[in-house]
Amino acid sequence: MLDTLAHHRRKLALIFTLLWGALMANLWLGEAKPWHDIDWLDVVGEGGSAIALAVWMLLILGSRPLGRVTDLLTLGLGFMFLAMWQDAVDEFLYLPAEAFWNPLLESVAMPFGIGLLTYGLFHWHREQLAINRQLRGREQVFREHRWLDPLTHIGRADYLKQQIITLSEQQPLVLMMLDLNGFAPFNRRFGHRCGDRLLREVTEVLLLNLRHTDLLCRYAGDRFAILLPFTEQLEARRIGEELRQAIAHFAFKTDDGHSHFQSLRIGMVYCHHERSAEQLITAANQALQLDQPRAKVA
Ligand SMILES: Nc1nc2c(ncn2[C@@H]2O[C@H](COP(=O)(O)OP(=O)(O)OP(=O)(O)O)[C@@H](O)[C@H]2O)c(=O)[nH]1
Repeated sequence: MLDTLAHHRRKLALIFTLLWGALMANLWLGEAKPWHDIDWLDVVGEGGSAIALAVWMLLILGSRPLGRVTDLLTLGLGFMFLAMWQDAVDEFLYLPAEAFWNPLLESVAMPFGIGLLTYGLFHWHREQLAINRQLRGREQVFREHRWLDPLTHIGRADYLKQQIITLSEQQPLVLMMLDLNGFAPFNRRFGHRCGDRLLREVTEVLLLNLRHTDLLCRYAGDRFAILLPFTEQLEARRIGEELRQAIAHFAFKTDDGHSHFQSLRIGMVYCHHERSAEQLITAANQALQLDQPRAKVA
């Protein structure tokens, strides 16, 4: 989180400079209120809201990439925070008429911040729609983060097992296993980090070539599994062949800038009710071993 916050230091610097400036000016010109004149309910309400706004701002900065939406959300929350903070501070001080920033921060910064935040949320909504479209193949996984493979951000093997049962009504249901050829030597030659990048990029290529209803999971290492609901044998073979071609034509760029081409082995099984998820996965893995070089349907 600290790394991510470092990327936003300019926005944070602006907000904290304004905050610091207002605080110093308050202390310089203001006169401390006697203890009994302080409205503690206001202090708790306004101070608590200011702290909550600052925490929201840091959470957004710590979790979002650089860009216009992040800028709008942060600055919106930042100005709202400043207004709320000033509200809380002036509970402790009598401020003279010359303290022009007091009404300015209280009455202008809040609506200005709300305006920026609203505009930012509108663009966030549009950005989210675009991301949803892009990630349709992973949609179900995104509702179940604990099943997510941290490297490729698709479902893991345990999620696959669960989904075989969940989707079992969507007959005919096909389970397809895919394995990259020569991944161990690739790792040895180009390094594990480059291997990780290859796995991530292969995931993207596979997702781009699947239908919205298909579910891609990372079964293990360089092995992927796909659940294809409402899919007949011919259709499954066609999709398998398209995936094989897509991976064969994907020019992965190694760290030294050279193109490296991959190939896949594919195995498929029909998910019949009478077989358990484990049995189906075993059968798909066996079909995969038989793939020399075309996909087999068991
Ligand atoms: N970079 C990287 N490598 C991984 C990861 N998980 C497993 N591996 C490696 O993947 C390799 C899988 O080995 P194999 O199953 O023999 O793969 P292969 O060389 O393609 O052999 P075949 O599958 O028989 O074609 C091993 O070297 C593992 O160390 C990972 O998350 N990242």
